[in-house]
Amino acid sequence: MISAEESYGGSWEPPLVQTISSFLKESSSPEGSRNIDGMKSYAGAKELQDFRRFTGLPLIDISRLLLGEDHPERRECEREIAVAARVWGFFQIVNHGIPAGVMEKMKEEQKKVFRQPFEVKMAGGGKLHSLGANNYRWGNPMATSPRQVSWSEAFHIPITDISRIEDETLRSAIETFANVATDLTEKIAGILARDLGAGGVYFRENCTARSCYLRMNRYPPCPFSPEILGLVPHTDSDFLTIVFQDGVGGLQLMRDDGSWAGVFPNPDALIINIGDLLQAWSNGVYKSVRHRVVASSEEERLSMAFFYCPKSDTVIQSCINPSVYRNFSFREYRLQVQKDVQATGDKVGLSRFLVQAMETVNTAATQ
Ligand SMILES: O=C(O)CCC(=O)C(=O)O
Ligand SMILES: [Fe+2]
Repeated sequence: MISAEESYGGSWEPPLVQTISSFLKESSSPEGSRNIDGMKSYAGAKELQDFRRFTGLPLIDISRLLLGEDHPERRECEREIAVAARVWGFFQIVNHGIPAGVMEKMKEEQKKVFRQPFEVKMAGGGKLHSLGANNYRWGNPMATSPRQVSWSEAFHIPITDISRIEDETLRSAIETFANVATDLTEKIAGILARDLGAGGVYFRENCTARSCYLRMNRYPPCPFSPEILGLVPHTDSDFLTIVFQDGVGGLQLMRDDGSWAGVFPNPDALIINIGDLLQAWSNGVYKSVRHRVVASSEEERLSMAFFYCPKSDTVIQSCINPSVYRNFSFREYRLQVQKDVQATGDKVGLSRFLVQAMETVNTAATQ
């Protein structure tokens, strides 16, 4: 863990303080008071102040998956995974088989990427320059209120592009990690598919390391925490996500009753969560759960998310009939999300693809 003095305020820092301050200044005008209102109701939320209250999220030892196919302990492990995906949409795994050295190397490289000067990161320069400027995000460029600002910066890395990265050490660290992460997610997707009576062939055919994405996240210490979030609530637009977090904590998921609960920061564990595509493919059996990050006011936090995605033209069709979602391609889903984010500031997501919603629109159109 790095102290606030060491990690905050260097030439690498995006101007988050200035962004929030300008919102606060605006709030003295009638126009701005509308913005700050959202923040007040937010600050009062009990579960935000209590963000270190952790859930009893399942912690699953997956070394049991190495046992013979019919071994009762292996069966039990597969059952635990399927139950967690149904009930929580989130779980943690230990003894996952990704060598500690691979994770360490990634952490080191991630730190170097973020410690580049802010101007270099903005211009798409430096270590990831071959990926272009669009892959770097800080705050939320579309925010119209402080509530929508994510107190973080991130690099979004399509694995298909990593061969272009010139920095040999960084490229090879990402390559190694992407390969082991793809194998792991493929294995979990197969278990979840079999639990629904389907095979894992669909995933093996449509998802490869090259169709996946990696996101490196950095959350600087936040003087406005917990009112300003590290990452605003969202679901992931993929089949499965692997999150690797350091020991700081702050990731929270939304429970059925609308309350937020924290995921215990266990650096030996990997977090697995279900994404929108798997919710659609499983006809809603597995849940893509909203999550967010509360930034620490004292410590920098680093995390990495690996998104298990199919090729763009893959059709997402439920393996259970009748399906509550219409068929759609991954490309179509992403375009719709982009459109909705631009128009409304929110991704809307799977509810756009509900058959029932379509029928309502069609009925209205013919009336
Ligand atoms: O930083 C985390 O723990 C979560 C990151 C996340 O949800 C994302 O990148 O989509
Ligand atoms: Fe996420």
